[in-house]
Amino acid sequence: MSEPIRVCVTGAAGQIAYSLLYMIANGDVFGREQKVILTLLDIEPMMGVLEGVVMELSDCAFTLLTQVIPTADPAVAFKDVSVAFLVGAMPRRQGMERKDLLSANVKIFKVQGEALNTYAKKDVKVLVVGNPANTNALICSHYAPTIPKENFTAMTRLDQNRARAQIAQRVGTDISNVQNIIIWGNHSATQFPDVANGTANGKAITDLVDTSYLQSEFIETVQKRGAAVIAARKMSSAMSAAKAAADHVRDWWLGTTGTFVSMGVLSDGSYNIPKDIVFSFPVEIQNKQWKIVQGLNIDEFARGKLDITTKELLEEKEEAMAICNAN
Ligand SMILES: NC(=O)c1ccc[n+]([C@@H]2O[C@H](COP(=O)([O-])OP(=O)(O)OC[C@H]3O[C@@H](n4cnc5c(N)ncnc54)[C@H](O)[C@@H]3O)[C@@H](O)[C@H]2O)c1
Ligand SMILES: O=C(O)C[C@H](O)C(=O)O
Repeated sequence: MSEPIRVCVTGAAGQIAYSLLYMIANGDVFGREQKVILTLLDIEPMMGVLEGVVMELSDCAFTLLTQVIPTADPAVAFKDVSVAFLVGAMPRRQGMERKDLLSANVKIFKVQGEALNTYAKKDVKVLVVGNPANTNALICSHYAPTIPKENFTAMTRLDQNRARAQIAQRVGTDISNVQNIIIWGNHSATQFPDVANGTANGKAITDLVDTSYLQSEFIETVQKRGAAVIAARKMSSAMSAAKAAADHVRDWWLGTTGTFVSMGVLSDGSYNIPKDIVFSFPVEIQNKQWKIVQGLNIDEFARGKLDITTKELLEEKEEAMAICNAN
């Protein structure tokens, strides 16, 4: 059993955190041999609710959970953390796009970037879940100049999981038999869920499923799944978002084995995506370092989709920087 690591979850009194904290404390993210100290950040008015979450964590009697520190102070929450799940942000309501949250949420990520820069370990791994996740991750990293840019990522794993589940149902196979579907771009309705390199039961998905479905209904279902959940639940996805956050950080911490996963990462210009936007790419991970999978074929259909989501991310970046510079 190794020394405990400090792990911060923001928005810890909210609905995603309620599922996510269980998975972290249960060993589903860092493995069954890794003890954790959880620092739980939320805003001052939520401290009473957070106290209830702390009671429940205690009552779960997790053997890997060494200590729980609830706080409304980022300096306490981020002190010496190895991993930060940045969940705390306003969720969208029915009829909104995620980018409509920019003005409300981006300032949170500016402040938290500055706090991570001052208090966290320099090799801290940051996952931004709060929407609009890609642009919030970009802003967070911008305000944390002493932490390497590659340590800031945005969550598109929920989109990958959704895409995988849709294809498994369509083909009539188990999820575990579906691999290498890629989410390109923004965690938004412009994202491109791409099956060109994907397999189901070891065969190309493009040979098993008709192109007209793959190029229209499939893409739209994944792009609009978050809105469909909101329409049905009257609240945004939480259990599936927590599972995706756990999957994302588990793979970052423990590595991938021969398959791709999708993560929003700072573009290095791969696939002609402009540098300096946080864009979801297929990555492989070893020794806690992700690498963008290179050399995949991008046909004309795919290039058109990549251009649309790139344009949206460039617009979001401009708006976010304007908001931050005005404050
Ligand atoms: N990337 C994804 O795939 C994905 C998936 C689902 C939800 N989300 C986003 O995650 C975010 C959280 O969703 P939720 O359902 O848990 O919302 P929620 O409203 O249930 O919880 C959010 C929590 O964050 C807290 N909070 C607000 N400002 C904070 C701050 N400055 N510091 C710390 N905590 C703060 C709130 O008090 C609240 O407890 C939303 O922005 C939502 O849109 C992203
Ligand atoms: O759709 C939302 O607003 C929440 C989340 O981003 C999702 O994809 O479910």
